[in-house]
Amino acid sequence: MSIAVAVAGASGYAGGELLRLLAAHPEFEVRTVTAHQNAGQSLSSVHPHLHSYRDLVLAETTRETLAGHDVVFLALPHGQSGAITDGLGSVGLVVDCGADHRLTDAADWASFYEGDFHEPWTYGLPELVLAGGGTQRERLVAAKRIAVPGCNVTAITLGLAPGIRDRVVMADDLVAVLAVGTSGAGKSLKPELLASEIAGSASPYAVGGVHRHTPEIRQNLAAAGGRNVSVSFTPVLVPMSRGILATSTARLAPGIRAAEVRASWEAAYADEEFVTLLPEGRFPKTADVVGANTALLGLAVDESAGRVVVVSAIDNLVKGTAGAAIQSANIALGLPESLGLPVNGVAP
Ligand SMILES: NC(=O)C1=CN([C@@H]2O[C@H](COP(=O)(O)OP(=O)(O)OC[C@H]3O[C@@H](n4cnc5c(N)ncnc54)[C@H](OP(=O)(O)O)[C@@H]3O)[C@@H](O)[C@H]2O)C=CC1
Ligand SMILES: CC(=O)N[C@@H](CCC(=O)OP(=O)(O)O)C(=O)O
Repeated sequence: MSIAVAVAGASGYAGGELLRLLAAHPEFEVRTVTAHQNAGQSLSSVHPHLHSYRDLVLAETTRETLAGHDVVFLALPHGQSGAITDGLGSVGLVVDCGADHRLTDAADWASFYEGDFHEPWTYGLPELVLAGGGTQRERLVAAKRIAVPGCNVTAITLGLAPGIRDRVVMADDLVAVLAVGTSGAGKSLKPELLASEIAGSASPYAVGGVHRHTPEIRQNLAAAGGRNVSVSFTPVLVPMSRGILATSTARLAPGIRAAEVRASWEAAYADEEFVTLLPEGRFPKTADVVGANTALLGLAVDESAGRVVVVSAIDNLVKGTAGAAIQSANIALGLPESLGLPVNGVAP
C-alpha cells in the first residue's frame, strides 16, 4: 500500500523539487499539493517540467487540506509552517523544509528570525557526525517531526564536522565563504534577483555574521563536539540557478600533522552513499551535483597557514532541501534510506 503524501508550498522551488523527487519514489503517492497565491491554478501551469503531475490542482494551504495524509512535506516561508503544524496532530510524519523547528535555543531564534519560537524537531541531516560517536541518522529512526537544514548550513556542516569531532581542527576559528545559486532565494519576485542585476556579477549578502544560518551552523558543529564554536560565514550570490560551493577553513589543532588530517574525513564518510570525499588533489564543482542528492567534498591542508581547507558542493534544492527531506523521511519510516533518491547528477 502506498504512503499518502501532501506537499505544502508546492508552487515554490523547494516544493517543486520535492515533487520531482517524489515522482520517482516507489512508496510515496502525492495526493495533495497546496499553494498560497497560486491556489486554484493547475500544478502544470507553475511547474511545466513536472509532467507526472499534470492533472493536479493546487489547493489552499490549510490544516484541513493537509490533515488525513500519512506524510506532509512543508515547503513554506519561515514562520508559516510553525503556525500550521499545531493542527496536524493526526499526521504520522511532518517534514518541514523551513527554519521554524531547526533551532534549539530560543535566544538564537529571536536574534535571527521574526515571530514566535517553535519547539525543535529532529534534525534532518543523517550524515552529521556526533560527539561521542554515531550520527544524526540514529536519531531520525521513527521520528514523527523532522526539521530539514538550511542549504548553506548543510554544505558547511558536512565540510567541517568530521575534523571537529575528531579534534583534528579547532572549532573556535572557522571561516566559510560560499558561492550560492539564485534558487536558494525562492521563487517570489525580488528586485535584486532580476537577471540584469545578477548576470555577470558576484554579489555578497548578509555579510558580517548576520546571516540567519549562523546559529544553525554553530548548533551542528557543537553537536559534533566543537568547543567554543565560532564561525564567520559569507555567502556570495553568483549567476547560476542551482548549487552551493562552500570553501570552509579551520585551524589545525595543536600537535596535529598534515598527514593525519584526511583520515578523519575518510572515516566519517567511507560508508555514506550521499557524501563523498574526493581523492587528494581533486575538488568538486557545483556542476558535478546538479539534480543529485550528493555532497562532494575536496580537502587540502594549507601548511603555511596552519589551516585545513574543505570545499563542498551540493545542489541546494536536492541535498540542500528536498533530497534531505525525503532521505530523512525514508529513515523515519523504516524505508531504505536512499529510496527514490538520485545519487547521480545531470551533465553537462
Ligand atoms: N530554495 C532553497 O534552496 C531552499 C529552501 N528552503 C526552505 O524551503 C522553504 C520554501 O522555500 P522556496 O521553495 O525556496 O520558496 P518559494 O518562494 O519558491 O516558495 C514558497 C512557497 O510557499 C508558498 N507561500 C508563500 N507565502 C505563503 C504564506 N503566507 N502562507 C502559505 N504559503 C505561502 C508559496 O505559494 P505561492 O507561490 O502560491 O504564493 C510557495 O508555494 C523555505 O522555508 C525555505 O527557506 C530550505 C533550504 C533551501
Ligand atoms: C541565494 C539565497 O538567498 N539563499 C538562501 C538560502 C536559503 C536556505 O537555505 O533556506 P532557509 O531559508 O530555509 O534556511 C540564503 O542564503 O538565505
